[in-house]
Amino acid sequence: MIEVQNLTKYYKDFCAVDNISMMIRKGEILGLLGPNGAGKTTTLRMLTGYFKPSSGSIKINDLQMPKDAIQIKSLIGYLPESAPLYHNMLVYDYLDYVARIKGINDKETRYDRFLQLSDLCGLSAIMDKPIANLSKGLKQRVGLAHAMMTDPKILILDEPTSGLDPNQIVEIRDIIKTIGKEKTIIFSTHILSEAEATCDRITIINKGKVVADDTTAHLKQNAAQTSLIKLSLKGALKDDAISLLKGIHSNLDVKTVESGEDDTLSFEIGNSDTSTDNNRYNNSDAMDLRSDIYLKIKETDWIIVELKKESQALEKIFRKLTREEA
Ligand SMILES: Nc1ncnc2c1ncn2[C@@H]1O[C@H](COP(=O)(O)OP(=O)(O)OP(=O)(O)O)[C@@H](O)[C@H]1O
Repeated sequence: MIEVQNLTKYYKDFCAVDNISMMIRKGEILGLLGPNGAGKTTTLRMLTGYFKPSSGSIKINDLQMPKDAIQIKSLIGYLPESAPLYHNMLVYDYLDYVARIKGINDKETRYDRFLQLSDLCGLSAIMDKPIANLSKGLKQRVGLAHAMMTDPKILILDEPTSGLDPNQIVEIRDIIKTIGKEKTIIFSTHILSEAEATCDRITIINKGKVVADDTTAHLKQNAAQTSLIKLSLKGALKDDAISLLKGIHSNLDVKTVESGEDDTLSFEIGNSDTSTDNNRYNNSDAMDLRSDIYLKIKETDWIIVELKKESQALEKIFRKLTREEA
């Protein structure tokens, strides 16, 4: 179990990670999802002990950073965003070198480990190839084998699929899923579908803060339940319509999406609740206000052309939680 509490990191006076708390259970695959610059790498580097937090605590099982940093580091395999490989070496020689510096001195033990890793990461056909000649996807697999060399209990992967083509992404994803059957994995990504396809749990961060944290299944379920009401009207003035709609409920967020030439106004009506708790999207179901809207509009001489409720996809929720002004 990994427990992170109120983790904060300042670079001089810039707060890159702001009071993050999260819990990762044994055997879970956690996706740390966020746009560029959200603070993912900084968070992962604090978890690996590479960066010292400005404040907050990291506990892994009964061990505490920084007191037990050496023991914690021995539990973790880390794949940084750009895997630091020696490009002039053959894959086998490189892995042999990594194994030696990790203290696997016995030749037979090293050989057995290479066989396991080669199998797991799909390296058998490239063991005798120079790393420089490998595609980015294959280099990433060698990086994964490096991170897995000592069979760590926890694997931390920083954007492992970044820059890969769709086939390579699927291959790395499959390897991560296989490894995830036995290990706890935390990996960062800025691609929602990536986290959705691989992770048991997703923590979304934006500007250094956690903006959502839940199981992937719950996030999807909540997104499906979160709805917008689409309304199109004829014969109304825009400002009058907005003020009437906002009068229905104090939390309503009314956006004009179209103002057609044929006198039709279209609106998207959601919930403007901007509370900053981790699951604020949970509150944003635009309730089913269709009858209230209908009854209010009935008091006017406007014509309802369309009034329907639409579920939002997880993608929309992610964009909402991580857009610039969020
Ligand atoms: N060494 C540093 N000194 C100063 N600022 C930094 C440093 N490293 C990162 N930052 C800033 O901290 C913020 C978070 O960066 P970080 O690399 O952790 O984000 P990220 O989510 O991993 O982004 P990316 O996906 O682009 O790698 C960014 O605004 C970045 O510019």
